[in-house]
This record gives sequence, structure tokens and C-alpha cells, in this order.
Amino acid sequence: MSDIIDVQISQLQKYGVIVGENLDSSFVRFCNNRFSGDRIYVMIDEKVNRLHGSNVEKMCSKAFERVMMLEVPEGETSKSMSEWNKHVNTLLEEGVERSTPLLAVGGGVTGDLGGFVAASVLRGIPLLHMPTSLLAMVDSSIGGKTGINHETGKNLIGAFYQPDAVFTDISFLETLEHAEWITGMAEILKYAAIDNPTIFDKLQTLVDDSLSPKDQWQNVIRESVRIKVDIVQQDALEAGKRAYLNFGHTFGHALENLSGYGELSHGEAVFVGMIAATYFSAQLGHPVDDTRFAPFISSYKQQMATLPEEVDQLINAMKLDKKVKNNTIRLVLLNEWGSPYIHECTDYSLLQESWEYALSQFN
Ligand SMILES: O=C(O)C(=O)C[C@@H](O)[C@H](O)[C@H](O)COP(=O)(O)O
Repeated sequence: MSDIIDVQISQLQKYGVIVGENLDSSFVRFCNNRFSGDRIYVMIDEKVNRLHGSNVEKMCSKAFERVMMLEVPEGETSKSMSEWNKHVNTLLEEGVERSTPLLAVGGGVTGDLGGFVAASVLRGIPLLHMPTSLLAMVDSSIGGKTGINHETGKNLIGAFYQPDAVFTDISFLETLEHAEWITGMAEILKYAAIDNPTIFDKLQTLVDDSLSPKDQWQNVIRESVRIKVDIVQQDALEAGKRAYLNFGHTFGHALENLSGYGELSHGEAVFVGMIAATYFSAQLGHPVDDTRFAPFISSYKQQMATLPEEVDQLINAMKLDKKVKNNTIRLVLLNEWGSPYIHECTDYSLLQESWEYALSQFN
């Protein structure tokens, strides 16, 4: 059983996010209908390759004569210029053609890197996503943000490049490590904060119970995909409301940057960032407080590295955020739960206080 959630980017550009279990035959059918070439490139996360690589290769070989597997080392440091360069070289040397598809199999890192390789080589080859982590399923595989990090900041090089299809096969969650569930949960908590606060209660039940892929998780994943698709369809290039998907990220990216990419996972950093952004919102008089996040703090604390404490440096790192306009940091805050807005931040003492408050919950 699978669902197809359509993403209509423009009148001419539309693709499906197929959510279900054991999607091999859907994938093969899609490729047979869509592609006439003999080859596919598969960029696959190192760990996912160990666990699922041979199955993925077998699945692809039902639709293509040649399947070339390109492994991506695990971790955020792979979102780098050198890793991008390596894969572009391989593809060009191998004789990639404009119609040759690239399938990205893995979490957010592989999806963002693979997406950017697909976007840039020959000015664009067809891209397919097969997310294997919770975070990639509910967030990074949808909406076309691709890219790599730069030493000055997170995701500073990249392109908006939509995939031809996303195959969200929740069977991959069977092998997802506990820490990755917690990491991915941060983006679902984000949807609870900016769109649908009932998700807070659903997640609390799931976390209290056990982190396994059962029907209830499927529902939360589907609801998350629905929220993301809804926002992306309205504003694919982030000219307006798509920026709401950055709730907690202006803080989170600064944490990732200062702690050295890979030390803190993206989701862990965003979780801390959402507490800071909620505190900031509350201080401006909005009826929100971070008690909604409280039931989840211990899960993050248990797995998180020590957070950087240099608030001045964190604030400086926030100035590299892509939302900065006229040198002003723009934060996503909450009018109330489910109602985000953009705030031009000029009150640095409140920004400092918000950092101190959020960090104090963890250190
Ligand atoms: O899709 C979006 O838009 C998002 O902002 C989703 C974020 O959760 C995601 O982490 C995204 O990659 C951040 O992008 P950035 O442009 O803020 O670096």
C-alpha cells in the first residue's frame, strides 16, 4: 500500500512523493516509463550501502542495464566542495548524458549532495530521491533544496533543483539507529510548531512508547510530508512563506557551524534552536513557551555533544544566514503555535538572552 502526494511546483513542473513500504516495484515501473537510457547512477550513503546496497542495486538493475554505485562517506562533512567535485568528475569521466538519472539513497547529506551534483552536471540531469532516514523522509527529500556547506556557513552553495520523484520507503526505518530517530524528530516538531500543534501530543506518545516504525509513525510522516508539500507548492524558491520551514534553523545552523560540522547533528542543533526561537517569541509577548518541547529534551540531551557556549560567536555565525537582508538577521518566530512570522532582529540583548536560555537547558 502506498500513497502518492503530488508536488505541483508550477504549471509545468510536478512530481510525486510516493510514501509506503517496499516500493521496489513502483520504482521499477516509474523508471521503465520515464527513462529510455541504459544507465543509472546511484549515490548512496556508506552505511546505507552496507545495509541495503545490494538490494538497491538489484532493484535498479530491473530497470537499467548498467547501475553505477557511488558511495558517499557518512556524515555532514561529505557536504563539501571536495566530495561534490569527486562525484562530478566521476560522472563526467564516465560519460554521463543529460538523460541519465541520478538516484540519491540515504539521509539529508546524501540527498543534498546528490541533488547538487544532479543540478550542476551538464546543467542538470534527472534526479530521484530515495530517503532512508526519518529526517530525509519528512524534510530534505522534498522541495528541491540541494547544496553543500562552505567553511563560512551551512548550505551556502547550492541550487533549487526539484527531483522527478521521491520514493519514501518506510521499510528503511527498520534499520534506523535510535539517534537518527531523535534527529529526524526535530523537523517533525518544527511542523508541530509552525503548522499543526496536535503533532506535539502524537510525538510524545510515540516517544514514550518505543521508536519503531509502526502505523502511528506512518501517519506522522504522511502529515509532515503534507505540510512540507503544501508550503513548497506555494513558494518553491523561498521568496516568502517557505522561510517558515527555517524555524529554529537560524540558531541551529550557527550551532552546527561553531561546533564543527558533524559534531552536532542537524536535528539536534535545530531542536536547541527551536527552544531559543520560542523563548524569543515569548519575550515579545506571544502566547507560546517551551514547555511543548520539554518532554523531548532528555532524548536530545542523552545523545548530544557539549554545546558551544560562546554566544557572541554564535550571534556572529547567525549573520551568515541566507535570510539576512540589509545586514539584519531575520528570525522565524511564532505569533502563537501554528502561526509563524518573520521578525527582523535588532534587539541583540534579547537574542543573547534567548541563546543563554536555550543553552542552559542542555549544558
Ligand atoms: O525546505 C526548506 O525550505 C527548509 O528550510 C527545510 C529545512 O528544514 C532544511 O534544513 C533546509 O535544508 C535548510 O535550508 P537552508 O536554505 O536554510 O540552509
